[in-house]
This record gives sequence, C-alpha cells and structure tokens, in this order.
Amino acid sequence: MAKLFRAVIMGPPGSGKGTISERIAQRFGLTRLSSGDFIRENIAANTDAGVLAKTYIERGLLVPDHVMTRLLLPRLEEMTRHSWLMDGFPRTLAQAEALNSTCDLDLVISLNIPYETLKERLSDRWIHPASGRVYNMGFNPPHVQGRDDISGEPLIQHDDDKPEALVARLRHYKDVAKPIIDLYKSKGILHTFSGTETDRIWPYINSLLSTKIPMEGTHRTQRPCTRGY
Ligand SMILES: Nc1ncnc2c1ncn2[C@@H]1O[C@H](COP(=O)(O)OP(=O)(O)OP(=O)(O)O)[C@@H](O)[C@H]1O
Ligand SMILES: Nc1nc2c(ncn2[C@@H]2O[C@H](COP(=O)(O)O)[C@@H](O)[C@H]2O)c(=O)[nH]1
Repeated sequence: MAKLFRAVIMGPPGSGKGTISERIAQRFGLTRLSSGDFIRENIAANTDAGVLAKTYIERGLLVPDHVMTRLLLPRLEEMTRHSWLMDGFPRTLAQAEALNSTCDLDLVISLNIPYETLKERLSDRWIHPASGRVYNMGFNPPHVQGRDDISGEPLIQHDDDKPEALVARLRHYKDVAKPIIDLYKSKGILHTFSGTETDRIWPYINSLLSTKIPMEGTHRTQRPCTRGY
C-alpha cells in the first residue's frame, strides 16, 4: 500500500484556512480538497445538490449536513490512492462522525486567531465568486484592484464578512467547532496553532507536517475511504 496521509484544516472565518491549505498542498504535494470548491462546482453544474446548496449559501447559512456528506464522501472514496488535505469539512459533529466512519485521519490542524485579527482580515477580503479565489488588500492583493488575477472578472465581498455579521458567525463557529475539536483531541490528532499572522504560523505548521508526512519509500497500511455513512 503506497504511503497515504489524510488531514483536515479547520478554523473560524478569516483564519487563513484557504491560505495555509494552499501552502501545505504546494509544499507537501497533497491534494487540497475544499468543501466550498465542491459546492461551487455543483452550483456551476446546476446539480440538484448545487441548486439546494445555493439556497443556503445565499443566506449565509451552512449547507445541511446530509447534503454535504452526500456531496463529499463519494469524492473521498475516489481518492483512496491520494494523500489529501480537506479545507472546510467537517464543520459540524455530524459531518465529523460521517467522515470518521469513512476515513481514518492522520492529523487535524486547528487555527486559533484573535477576533480583532479576523475582523480586520475579513473587512479586507475580496473573493472571485466563481472560483472561490481569495484576496486581501493588505496581504495578497489582486494585480488589478477589484479584478480576479486569472479571469479578470470582478471581485466581491461577502455580506457576512462585514464586522456586524462576524460576531454571530464567530459564536456559531465556536459552538459547532467545539465538539469536533474535542473529538479530534480525544483521538490525539489535533494540533492547534495560534497567532495573528499566517507567515509567522506557517513555519510551525511546516515543521510539524515535515515530521508527520511519510517520506517516499515508507509504506503504511491504511484502510481506504469506504462508504460508511
Ligand atoms: N462543510 C460544510 N458544511 C456546510 N456548509 C458548508 C461547508 N463548507 C462550505 N459550506 C458553505 O459554503 C460556503 C462557502 O464555503 P467556503 O469555505 O468557500 O467559504 P467560507 O466558509 O465563507 O470561508 P471562511 O470560513 O474563510 O469564511 C460557506 O459559507 C457555507 O455556507
Ligand atoms: N492581513 C493578513 N491577511 C491574511 C493573513 N492570512 C490570510 N489572510 C487573508 O485573510 C483572509 C482569510 O484567509 P482564508 O485563507 O481563511 O480565506 C483572506 O483574505 C486572506 O488573504 C495574514 O497573515 N495577514
């Protein structure tokens, strides 16, 4: 069995999940899986799941668990020969339990970023809706202000990225994330990183993963992801 490594990255809105998961994918050659990207693909393809998911996203709500698990878990079953890092799933305990019945995770990264930092980042966050590409006027601005670097299409800001929406969003995140964090802590696979700058957190994540991700040539047995949900 070729070496495999499966991990999840979680954190509140604006914590740098997308930013850090891109760096991890590039540095360690993992496949980056993003629940948001899966949803956008289904919305663009006008699938039943995409049409349903859109009605929730447009209201700034989480997509129902059964829709997310039906959307994501079959994709994980196709990834039995790949190492991956999942960004954005699980977001609820039900999702974590569904994932747990399907795949063995090696590691979970949890980002613990102060409220004021989240508020500042989200107020400067601009997104290309179709691709989910993310920019920040202070951290990674687009080449042309207001335009996506790849498509040139306009960037937008999410209403729920506004400061007045963040307090409620953050409270909801803490409520739903706590049992997931407790679950992974009890499994001994949770690693929490705190700070206000991704560039200062990154070296610690990099060195942790360098010790955890199997080198070429090492072999580990691991059950493939199977339809356990
Ligand atoms: N695991 C999930 N369960 C339920 N809904 C999800 C899940 N992942 C994504 N979504 C929905 O899709 C939307 C877009 O997800 P995406 O991760 O791209 O952006 P985001 O969650 O707003 O990012 P951030 O956490 O940085 O604010 C989310 O706002 C949420 O409504
Ligand atoms: N000013 C900073 N902005 C940052 C940093 N790391 C990420 N970001 C930006 O914040 C949002 C949220 O990141 P996401 O990856 O969770 O979407 C996004 O706009 C990033 O570009 C940082 O250290 N400083």
